[in-house]
Amino acid sequence: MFSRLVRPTLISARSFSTTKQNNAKVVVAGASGGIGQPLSLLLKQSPLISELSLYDIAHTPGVAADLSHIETPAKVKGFNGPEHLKEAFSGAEVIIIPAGVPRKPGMTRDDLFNTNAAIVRDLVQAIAEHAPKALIGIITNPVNSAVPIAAEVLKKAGKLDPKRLFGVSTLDIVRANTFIAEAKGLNPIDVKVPVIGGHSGVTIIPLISQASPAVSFPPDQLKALTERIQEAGTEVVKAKAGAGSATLSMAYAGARFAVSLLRALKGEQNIIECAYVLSDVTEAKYFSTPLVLGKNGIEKNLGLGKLSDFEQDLLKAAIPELKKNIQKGEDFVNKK
Ligand SMILES: NC(=O)C1=CN([C@@H]2O[C@H](COP(=O)(O)OP(=O)(O)OC[C@H]3O[C@@H](n4cnc5c(N)ncnc54)[C@H](O)[C@@H]3O)[C@@H](O)[C@H]2O)C=CC1
Ligand SMILES: O=C([O-])CC(=O)C(=O)O
Repeated sequence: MFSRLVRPTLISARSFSTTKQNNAKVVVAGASGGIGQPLSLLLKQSPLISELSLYDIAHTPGVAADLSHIETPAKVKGFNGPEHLKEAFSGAEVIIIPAGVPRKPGMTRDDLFNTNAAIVRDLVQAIAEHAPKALIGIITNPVNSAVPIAAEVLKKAGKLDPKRLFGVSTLDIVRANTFIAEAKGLNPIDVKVPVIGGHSGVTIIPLISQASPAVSFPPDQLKALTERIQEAGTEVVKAKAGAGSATLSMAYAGARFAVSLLRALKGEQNIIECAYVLSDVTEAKYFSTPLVLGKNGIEKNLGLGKLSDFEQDLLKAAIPELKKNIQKGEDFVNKK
């Protein structure tokens, strides 16, 4: 089952026992941004976190001071600038990275590569040095290339553990659940739609044939829903009209993913999330599928499951684009 954020973080923060559960250090890298701030707010509510380390190159003292007044156990510390990376990252169990520039209307996620590739490279280099055992969740776009960049940096440092590196594609699942629930008049909390592949356009592959509860649509509606899920990021970029991309829904999705990692770390069973990881499930070296999470990150890759003919065609369209994005990320680190 896909885990939901609501119970562990939003409701129970003050009623949970604080003696055993709250012992994880979690870092948000890019904590002052449009995603970073609400993500940190949601994480501050989790009883699974004892220390919330907020790293950014700007405004972290203010964000940390503000969040530190919230009446939950997580101790908030703010770190501003690369000279504080060691202290910010050391001892972290989970590091979530939403650092980097967002899209404006007319841009693709790949257009962010030139700015964001170096940001991801440098942050992951610091993780390799100061927190090599951390579970890493990369939100920064283009995710399809950013995760290969991270893997190559970790590999060069001799610290790559493929079970601990994740591209956060949770927002695609959150959207699919919402849109399918709307279309069928269901409570979105009860809907679970796996979304596989990557995180941009045609590489986003919703598996509506595997939705729970089972749903079916006439072909034209299925196509329209699939395309809406694939283009949902652009829908938000257009609506924000130059003021950035999804931040609040991404913060929700990022917190859901981070809390799932933490629950699995604490030994909870059957925690399943889709994420973009090193994978041998398809021809693409990185691919998102449902993963069973455990104490060491990925415990088991659940693979593709049975795809409909329509979904097989989506997969065929995704692979060449994914391969190109992956190569671009690897080349950035290796061909200087
Ligand atoms: N994976 C996904 O589903 C999604 C990914 N994104 C991506 O998340 C990223 C962040 O988006 P927003 O929060 O809206 O952007 P933003 O511009 O509001 O915030 C980015 C933050 O990163 C910080 N930053 C820049 N360089 C840094 C560095 N070297 N170290 C630490 N922090 C650094 C900035 O100071 C800023 O506070 C973008 O690349 C965006 O495309 C956005 C939505 C969904
Ligand atoms: O569309 C964007 O640029 C941000 C993003 O990844 C999303 O909202 O899915």
